Amino acid sequence: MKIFIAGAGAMGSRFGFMLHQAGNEVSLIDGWQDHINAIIENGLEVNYNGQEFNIQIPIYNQKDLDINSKAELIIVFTKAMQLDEMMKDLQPIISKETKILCLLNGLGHEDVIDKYLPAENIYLGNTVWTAGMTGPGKVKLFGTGALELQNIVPGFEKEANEIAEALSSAGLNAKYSDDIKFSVYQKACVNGTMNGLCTLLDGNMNEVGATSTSKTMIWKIMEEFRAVADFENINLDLDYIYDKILEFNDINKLGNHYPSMYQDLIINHRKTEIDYINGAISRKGTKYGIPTPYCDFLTDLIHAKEDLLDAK
Ligand SMILES: NC(=O)C1=CN([C@@H]2O[C@H](COP(=O)(O)OP(=O)(O)OC[C@H]3O[C@@H](n4cnc5c(N)ncnc54)[C@H](OP(=O)(O)O)[C@@H]3O)[C@@H](O)[C@H]2O)C=CC1
Ligand SMILES: CC(C)(CO)C(=O)C(=O)O
Repeated sequence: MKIFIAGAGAMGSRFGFMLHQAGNEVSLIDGWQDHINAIIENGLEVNYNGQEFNIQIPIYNQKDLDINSKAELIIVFTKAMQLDEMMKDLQPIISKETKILCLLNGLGHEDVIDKYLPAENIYLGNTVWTAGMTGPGKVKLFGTGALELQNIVPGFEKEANEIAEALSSAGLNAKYSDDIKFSVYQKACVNGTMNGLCTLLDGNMNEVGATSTSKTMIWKIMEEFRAVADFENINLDLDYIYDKILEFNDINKLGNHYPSMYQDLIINHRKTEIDYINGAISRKGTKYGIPTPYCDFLTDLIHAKEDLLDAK
């Protein structure tokens, strides 16, 4: 399959690497020039579960998409605040047949993509794979993962299943979901607890999960997600989500992982996706008349930390 990965940071590089190794025709698209130069000059350097790989893979600057072909599938993996700009830049490679799979963390991305191509071409997903960058052109991938995806317009189940099969044959464990909006909310709820807390408390998932007050904080945040989701007829099962968080925090699972928000802000001094996670719950809460004090405070604290670190 001819696949473009739009947003070839940590996660985009993981998917690009695994799909390339499985024999797909994969190209990367990004806007970070040092990263693009490093991949053109040295290839994509991948530490995959401790083993070193170096692959030659085409990479294009999103501002210079002078490519004489259209994409069959574009997997978008930008940060949430970069999605709109990326969608604008992708226009030269989008045709009527192009399918877009969005795997970003956070809520409401389909509304952004919908401005640029018909809803029947859009597939929404979410993933528990992880990845980290160790420098321009260098990515570290460890652990296992999975993803779920679904067409957002009924009638495109066959196409959604085909995308899931292509991803699974690259070892990405993709499954068709009957209710992706529920899954996206559920994942946002996991991110809404661990990402902000690990970033502010400067710990990995296992360390923060082991603090004496983590359980109380996690439950307060989850309850706000549940109240807002209820209003949209999405019924989150907090016991299930809490069990998932405990499982992720296990040292043998994702316990050593520093969430993507930590990587952005603390390591790279980059702005975070807080406005699309806890911030989205605060905005929806205000709209629906539901108090969300924990999400409000967490969002404000992260923005304050962004200011202190002069995040860009
Ligand atoms: N990392 C993880 O483990 C997980 C991430 N996710 C989600 O996947 C999506 C993509 O995340 P992720 O792959 O982590 O994002 P990254 O930050 O690694 O990459 C996203 C984009 O940010 C820019 N960028 C990244 N690092 C730098 C840098 N040091 N200097 C300049 N620009 C940089 C690049 O685009 P540009 O130059 O155009 O700005 C890049 O395409 C997000 O929604 C995230 O929440 C989901 C599950 C796990
Ligand atoms: C690993 C996990 C689930 C932590 O919330 C994640 O999605 C992230 O790092 O953003």
